[in-house]
Amino acid sequence: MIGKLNHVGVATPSIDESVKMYRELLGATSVTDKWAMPEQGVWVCFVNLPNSQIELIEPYGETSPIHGFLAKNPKGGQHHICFEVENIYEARDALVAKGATVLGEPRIGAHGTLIIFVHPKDMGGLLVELMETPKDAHH
Ligand SMILES: CC[C@@H](C(=O)O)C(=O)SCCNC(=O)CCNC(=O)[C@H](O)C(C)(C)COP(=O)(O)OP(=O)(O)OC[C@H]1O[C@@H](n2cnc3c(N)ncnc32)[C@H](O)[C@@H]1OP(=O)(O)O
Ligand SMILES: [Co+2]
Repeated sequence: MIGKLNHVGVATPSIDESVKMYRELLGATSVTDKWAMPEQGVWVCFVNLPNSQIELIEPYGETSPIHGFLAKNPKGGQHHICFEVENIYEARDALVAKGATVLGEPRIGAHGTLIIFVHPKDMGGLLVELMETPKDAHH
């Protein structure tokens, strides 16, 4: 089931401040604009790396799923890791059959494909996102 590492999700109280940090401290040169994903409750922006992406997420709205994380980690930090899968429904059903807690229904993520989340209690304390590989992805 598990495929390529797609991105590492990093929660931040300010995407603008984080982008400044990645540019100034680490010399990041390829950074997308930020945009809102109201249905996911986050603002999002990508720092592009040669082999992956850092996904910066900032809360959007009162019910953002990352408010709790930022309350515990006010400066932000590593929030989730995302692996690609071929078929999100097959992945979801396989996980549920093994007793894992899948959070919510598959929904469209920042790459335009379906995503799900596996609760950190089932993944050794790590929140795992699975996303369907974009059809135009180069391998
Ligand atoms: C940009 C769009 C999209 C993409 O395309 O890539 C995204 O990535 S969106 C990213 C944001 N969305 C989500 O995270 C959705 C799924 N997450 C959730 O449903 C919730 O965040 C959660 C995982 C259920 C946690 O909810 P919360 O209310 O914050 O916490 P609880 O009080 O229920 O915590 C239970 C337990 O889990 C620990 N926890 C919380 N967040 C994390 C985390 N990111 N990584 C590891 N552990 C986490 C929390 O500390 C609690 O632990 P205990 O106190 O030991 O019980
Ligand atoms: Co993500």
